[in-house]
Amino acid sequence: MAGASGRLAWCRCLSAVRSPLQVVCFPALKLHVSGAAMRASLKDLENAVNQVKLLKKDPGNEVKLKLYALYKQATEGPCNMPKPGVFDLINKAKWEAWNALGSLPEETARQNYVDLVSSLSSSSESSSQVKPGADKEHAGYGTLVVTSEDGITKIMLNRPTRKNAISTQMYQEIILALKAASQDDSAITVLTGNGDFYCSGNDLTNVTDTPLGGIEEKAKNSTNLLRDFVASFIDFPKPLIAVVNGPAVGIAVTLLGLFDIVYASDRATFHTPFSHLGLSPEGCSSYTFPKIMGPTKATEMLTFGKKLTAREACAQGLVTEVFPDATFQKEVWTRLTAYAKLPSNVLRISKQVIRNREKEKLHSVNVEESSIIQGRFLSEESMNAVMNFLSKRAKL
Ligand SMILES: CCCCCC/C=C/C(=O)SCCNC(=O)CCNC(=O)[C@H](O)C(C)(C)COP(=O)(O)OP(=O)(O)OC[C@H]1O[C@@H](n2cnc3c(N)ncnc32)[C@H](O)[C@@H]1OP(=O)(O)O
Repeated sequence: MAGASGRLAWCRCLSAVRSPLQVVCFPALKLHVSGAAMRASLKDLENAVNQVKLLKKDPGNEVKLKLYALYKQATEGPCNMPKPGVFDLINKAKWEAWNALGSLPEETARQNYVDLVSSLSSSSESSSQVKPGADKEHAGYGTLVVTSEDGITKIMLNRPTRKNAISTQMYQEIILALKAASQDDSAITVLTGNGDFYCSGNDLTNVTDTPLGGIEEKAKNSTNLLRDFVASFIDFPKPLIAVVNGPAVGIAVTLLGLFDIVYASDRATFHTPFSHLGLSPEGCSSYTFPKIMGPTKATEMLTFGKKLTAREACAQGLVTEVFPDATFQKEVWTRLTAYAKLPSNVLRISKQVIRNREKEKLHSVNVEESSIIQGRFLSEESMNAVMNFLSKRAKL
């Protein structure tokens, strides 16, 4: 375990790894630019900063660095900070982006920032336009596409360029989407992924969004979010079906124990690299997995991170049925459309007869697992693993 000074050093290090997108969203603008000749006004800059927060699509690291640099130049002038050390990868990249603007005038930087945000906003709007005929798409989600049709509410994870990693926003939106689906008139609800992955689990960059209270507060907030997120699966009252279109990692795998049916493409794989990340099992898997596959197989997966193919997962009872990838979508949706025509009240009642007996136990397991993982978030093992992932990913 890290000592107090080691812990402090890590806190400082992790707080520094905010995404440039967050960095450009300073709530208080410290502007000291004036003059009548400027084209973009201070108000334009402030509006653009707010617009960045509403972007539907992550613009990527390169653009975020550019935004960061232009913002700093527009509000503070040329780079005035000492160059960060060689191992301080994120701050070094930010410094380099700002420094590269040289003596670009503040008004020009401000105009460039506004223009860049405007081009990002229009491309994100055109890519998120509702397709003709998709009138049953539920609006208001930034990380999901939620549709209801033929008695099926489909919740599709929609961050394909991140392999559908679950960001903080996505956790919150899934909770909301499940709540809405539990009350709509669909007979069944499906969770699936957009793109080649089902889901790569917890977004490992979530940790960079450190609140003022520091890493301890972050761990507490994450634990509460995790507990509420898992609870919304335990409590879901209708048949819940996972359509696993590709590889699944971490929490996307553990949650499968709470689904009523799991259909998988033969391209899907299943693994939970918890020990590699210094983390402990969640999603009630410490209870559901031993029940589903027996304690020794569960240990191979949850403790040692053994990756299963779809057929192995099916043989162990985690997956209901495997389909060839080429016909996966067609076969699964044909089957589900037929199931959804069954009387919806009885589907709900049958689910509850099968599952309700276990509900109280599952909630207590969820609370216990969440409290254990809260300690793991703060462990040196876990922080090292996340930093390792972030520094490789930053490619800086
Ligand atoms: C509220 C808190 C709850 C916490 C719960 C506890 C934890 C639960 C877990 O889910 S633990 C599991 C976490 N997930 C991982 O460890 C997976 C990490 N990712 C990978 O190993 C790989 O990216 C991959 C195997 C999923 C895919 O590999 P590959 O096909 O080679 O693609 P890329 O690696 O190039 O990925 C493309 C792009 O996506 C980014 N990305 C993928 N997964 C994640 C992720 N989980 N978090 C953040 N970002 C992710 C990846 O970095 C690439 O980004 P880049 O293009 O480099 O910017």
